[in-house]
Amino acid sequence: MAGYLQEGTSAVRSKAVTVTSLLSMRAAGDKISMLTCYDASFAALMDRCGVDVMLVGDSLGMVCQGHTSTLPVTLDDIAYHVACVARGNQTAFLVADMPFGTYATREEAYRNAVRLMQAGAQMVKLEGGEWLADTVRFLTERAVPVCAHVGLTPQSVHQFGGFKVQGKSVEAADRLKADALALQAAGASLIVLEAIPSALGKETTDLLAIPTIGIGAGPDCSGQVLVMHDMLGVFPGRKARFVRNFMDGQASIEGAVRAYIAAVKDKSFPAAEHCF
Ligand SMILES: Nc1nc(=O)c2c([nH]1)NC[C@@H]1CN(c3ccc(C(=O)N[C@@H](CCC(=O)O)C(=O)O)cc3)CN21
Ligand SMILES: CC(C)C(=O)C(=O)O
Ligand SMILES: [Mg+2]
Repeated sequence: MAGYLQEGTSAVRSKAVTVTSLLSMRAAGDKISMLTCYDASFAALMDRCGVDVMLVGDSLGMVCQGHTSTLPVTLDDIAYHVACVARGNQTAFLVADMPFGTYATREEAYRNAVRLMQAGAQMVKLEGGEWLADTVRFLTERAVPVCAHVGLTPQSVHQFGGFKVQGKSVEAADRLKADALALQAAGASLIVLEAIPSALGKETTDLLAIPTIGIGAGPDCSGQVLVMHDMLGVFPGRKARFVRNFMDGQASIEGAVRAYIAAVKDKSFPAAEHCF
C-alpha cells in the first residue's frame, strides 16, 4: 500500500484503519474523523495527521471541476481521484462516492463499485433510503463494503428544490430512521447523515449499531465529515451552516487538518452554530 510520497514522513498510526476498527471506535465512544480528499499530496498529508477516513466525494464536481452540483461527475472521474488518493495514503480508510446514475440497478451498482474498489477504494458510498436496500445487500454479499448516505443527499438536489435541510417534519424524521435501519439491516457498515436536525442525528445514531458520520447532523453522531476545501476556507461558493474554517488561527494546512481532527475527537466541533 505504501507509495513514494511517504518518504520522510512519520505516521501517527502504526496500524491501518479498517471497518472493524471503525466499529470499535463507535463502541468505545471515540469520535471518527473523516475528510474528503482528491489527490495524492493531500492524502499523504491527511494520513500523517491521523484522519481516520478519507472520502473521494462527488463534491469534487463542485470544488475541483467548478460545477454547481454533483450530477455531472462520472465514474471515470471518481476512479481517477481514488487512484490518486490511494497512492498517497498508507493507513486511513478510503471510501469512494458512487456518482449520480451509476447505481440505478443492483447489477450496475456492483459492476461500477468493482471499478472503484480496483482503483483502491475500500468501501463505496451510495445516496438513498430503503429503496437502496436490495442494492446494498447485493454489494455486501459480494464483498463490497457499503457506506449509506441519507438526509440531504446532494444528487437529489433537483428533487429537493435546492440544498435544503431534511427530516424536519415528524413524518420525514420517521422515514429517515426507517431508511437507516433498513440500510443497516441490508449490510451497510457506515452511514452518513447530512443536514438534519441534531435531535434526529442523535436518535438515528442511538437506533443503529453501525457508526454514523454527520455533516450538519449534530454533535451526537459517531464521527464527522467535512469537504476539505470548506475546512481550509478555499471553496468560493456559498458556505453551508455546518462548515467551520479550520485555517483560522493556523499557520499551515497541516495545522488546520490537525485542528479539525482534535476538534472532532474532543467534541468541540460541531458547535451549536454549525447545527440545525
Ligand atoms: N464545498 C462543498 N461542500 C459541501 O458540503 C458539499 C459540496 N461542496 N457539494 C456537494 C454537497 C452540497 N452540499 C451542500 C450545499 C449547500 C448547503 C446549504 O447551503 N444549506 C443551507 C441549508 C438551507 C436550509 O435551511 O434548508 C445552510 O444554511 O447550510 C448544504 C449542503 C454538501 N456538499
Ligand atoms: C460531503 C460528503 C459526505 C460527500 O458526499 C461528498 O463530499 O461528496
Ligand atoms: Mg457525495
